[in-house]
Amino acid sequence: MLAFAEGTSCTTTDPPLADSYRALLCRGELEGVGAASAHAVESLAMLERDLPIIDLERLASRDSRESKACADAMARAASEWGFFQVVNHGVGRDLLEEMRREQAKLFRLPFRTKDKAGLLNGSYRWGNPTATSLGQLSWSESFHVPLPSISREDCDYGKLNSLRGVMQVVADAMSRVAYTVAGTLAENLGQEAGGGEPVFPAGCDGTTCFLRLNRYPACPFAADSFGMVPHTDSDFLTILCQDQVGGLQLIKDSHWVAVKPRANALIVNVGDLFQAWSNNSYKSVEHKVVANSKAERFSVAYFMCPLSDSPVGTYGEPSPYKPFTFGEYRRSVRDDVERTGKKIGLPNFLKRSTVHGLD
Ligand SMILES: O=C(O)CCC(=O)C(=O)O
Ligand SMILES: [Fe+2]
Repeated sequence: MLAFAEGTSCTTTDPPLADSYRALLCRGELEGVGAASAHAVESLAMLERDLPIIDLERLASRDSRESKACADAMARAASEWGFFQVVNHGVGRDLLEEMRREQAKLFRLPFRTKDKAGLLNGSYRWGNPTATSLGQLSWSESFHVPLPSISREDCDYGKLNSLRGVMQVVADAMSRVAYTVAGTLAENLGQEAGGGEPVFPAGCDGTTCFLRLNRYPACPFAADSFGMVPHTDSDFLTILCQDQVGGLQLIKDSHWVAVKPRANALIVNVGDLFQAWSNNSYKSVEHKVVANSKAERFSVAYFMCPLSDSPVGTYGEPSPYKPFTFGEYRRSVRDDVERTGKKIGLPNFLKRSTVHGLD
């Protein structure tokens, strides 16, 4: 009997992932492949790696050599990895633990309440109910909340009275980290903020960013199922707080590597827009979450995004990219995904297109 037939029961709080993916998982099992079969062989032998560590306290050092060395290390990590972790970032440990407890309470609500009751501005998403192959399966649920919604009176938190306040403080604190890091990386390319308005990140303010609360339920099926499918982030910069369960992996030198969770560190990754703005100096790197068969996992992600009609621009010409706005970028991603099931992203906007058929 197929292992899939056993142990498929899920609680009323879990999204119906097993039901939704049943046909795909059964087919995969018969064919002897897991959801992420292309990556499976590699993941067996995969070691966890520590991402480069950047101590943000060094940035504020009075010794200018110290702060310059820190900024240089950050820029090197953004170029060579597209990912790094920051410590002494100013987001309190107690606050993040409180966020984790609030998140657990939120996701423990009945699935129907999360899905249908319009909680947190109706921002609930789960899995990928339209998946047509195992490679599109995401074993996770999330609330993807625009920052201004958090404090709006009409944003419904149900009976979770303390969630709003905690989310607001987390968003503010992560925002400070994002602006510090983005500003440092921008300056490192020779872009001085000068005395007037900060020139970077253009079009990003408190109203344009997002906070996403993720939960990855334990997945009793193939060990190499995706919690989140491989992707790059379509923003400027992402700040991520993960717990100690692990599962985040990224491409480094053409291989998947697993990120070793580190208590007290936040993870930073470069998004597509920053790669474009930096003329490819900084890399928006493909990453994914591998599902865990026994433990559930939580993470919180802060996405630094600009206004929809804001030109993404470049720190200096010549840029390899045609001018485009964030809105145009998002539309192209959505259209490609609808049409082909896959995001193309930045290659669509190259001045000399490398996308087949567009030359
Ligand atoms: O949960 C994680 O570790 C990664 C989440 C992520 O990549 C995303 O939300 O874009
Ligand atoms: Fe991501």
